[in-house]
Amino acid sequence: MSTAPTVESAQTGLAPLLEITGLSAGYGAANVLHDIDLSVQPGEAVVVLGANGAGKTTLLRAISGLIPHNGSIRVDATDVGRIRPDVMLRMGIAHVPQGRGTLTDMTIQDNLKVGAVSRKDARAVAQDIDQWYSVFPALGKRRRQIAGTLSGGEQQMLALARAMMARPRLLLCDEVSLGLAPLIVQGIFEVLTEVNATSGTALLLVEQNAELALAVASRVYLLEVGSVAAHGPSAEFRNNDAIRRAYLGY
Ligand SMILES: Nc1ncnc2c1ncn2[C@@H]1O[C@H](COP(=O)(O)OP(=O)(O)OP(=O)(O)O)[C@@H](O)[C@H]1O
Repeated sequence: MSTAPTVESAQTGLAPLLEITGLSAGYGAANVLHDIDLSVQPGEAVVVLGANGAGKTTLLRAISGLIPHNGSIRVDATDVGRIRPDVMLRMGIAHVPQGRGTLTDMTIQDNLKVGAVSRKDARAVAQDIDQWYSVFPALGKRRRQIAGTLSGGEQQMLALARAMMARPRLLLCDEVSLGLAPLIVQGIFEVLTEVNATSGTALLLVEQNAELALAVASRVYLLEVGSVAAHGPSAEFRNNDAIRRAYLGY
């Protein structure tokens, strides 16, 4: 296991919240990710861009323990080894998976309560639930409605609020914009920006909507066929003609 500091930690003096080195992962015999190095500092917002099938979802699934990996995943400088998603959540890392982040046969209210299951302070949990109802009034109006009967946008709001009920230090978000109307996507990204700025929750976003993601994130990793093809500050990516054409379309 390498103990060399990353470029980021050498610059800031902070230990990375999440540090991945030499990660490979896949499904059965099929290896999808190859030798990935990636880090997220406390409070940082980072985006992973890449074409369909590049391995972005697989990367988030490996980080949150949903699939096995080789290589090292360190949280607060400790190698987590093969870890279960619930343990990762207790370590402060919550995952909003692509398209299915709610418990579909439970009410909105119960989804939010389950999101806070590791927390002890019932009063603070109730306050957080009220706060998320004010962030997403569409949820507040339907708190007894079964999650599976919500619209796609409402389900995505609930998935995000449910993950945030654990008060994570790092939120892994898999394509929160997928299939949603532009106004709802914009609203969800405004909430993500707010969450990052005010609660200090770090973000690791996987996103097809590069324009929105680059507006939130300060750093970018570009995945190509399961490997990191480039990484660096968002501004550098915006100023790179080839990347802008491929991912921003202009
Ligand atoms: N459960 C699975 N079993 C086998 N192969 C899988 C499985 N899930 C994904 N794959 C394969 O792994 C590769 C990477 O998929 P992944 O979903 O991580 O890509 P992605 O970058 O998130 O793509 P997209 O942007 O289309 O969601 C693809 O070739 C995909 O077919």
